[in-house]
Amino acid sequence: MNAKFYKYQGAGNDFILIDNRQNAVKQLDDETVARLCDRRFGIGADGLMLLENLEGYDFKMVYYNADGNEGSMCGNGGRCIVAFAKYLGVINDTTKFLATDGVHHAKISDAGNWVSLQMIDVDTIENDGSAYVLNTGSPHYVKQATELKVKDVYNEGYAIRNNATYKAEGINVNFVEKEGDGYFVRTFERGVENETYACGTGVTAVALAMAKHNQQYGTINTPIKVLGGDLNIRFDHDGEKFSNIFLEGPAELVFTGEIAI
Ligand SMILES: N[C@H](CCC[C@H](N)C(=O)O)C(=O)O
Repeated sequence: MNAKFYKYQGAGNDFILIDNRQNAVKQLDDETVARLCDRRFGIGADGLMLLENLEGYDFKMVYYNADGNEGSMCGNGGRCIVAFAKYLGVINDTTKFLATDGVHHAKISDAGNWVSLQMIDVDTIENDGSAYVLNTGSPHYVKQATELKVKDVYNEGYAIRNNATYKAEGINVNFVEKEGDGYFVRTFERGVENETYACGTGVTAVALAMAKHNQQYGTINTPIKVLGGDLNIRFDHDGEKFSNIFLEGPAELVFTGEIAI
């Protein structure tokens, strides 16, 4: 069949979106998703999402990583699908939708290109040596770094993602360095198996881990620079639990087209 697709990007994390409210796409196998996401043989993207109808919610987000595996939560993907839902007229400026990690609320600007997405609460941050490990909808490893601009993120990220601890399930590897009043972050993403330009659940994990590291409590606002732009994370930290976590940033429609799937 032929399907109309919409290509979105949020801070350079890019996605193929398909309106599946009529259930025209029944089952997507790994190979099809991987072919569509391939940057030479397909459209090119870090992931693919279906927007589907679901009773009690504005829509359901179904997310696949670029390698075709149905992934865990994707923060930038979540922001992009909210922009897509507004574009389709499914929502106005606020929404409640379901993703694999649970219910998400979001707000979108009138122009439809700035999205504030509530992320799941987090109450556990573990240590792996000097690194932090936590789940913000997807599993993340957060490690402080120096000279991050010139770091070999691919090889160092690959080695951590494929070590004995993480190889089976995989993990997203984030390197963070202090910059201005926030941080600079680079991420090696599981499922893309490469560095991406931004990772929403990743910068969220970094913001929480750094608040724990620096023993910051109360309402915290953390600006984070990534290769593809700027994101912002707001949350409350009471010393044990992180709640009211919002990931904020741009989400834009890049182009549309039709492709055989
Ligand atoms: N790019 C994503 C993360 C996708 C999750 C995926 N890489 C995995 O954990 O399998 C984000 O913005 O949060």
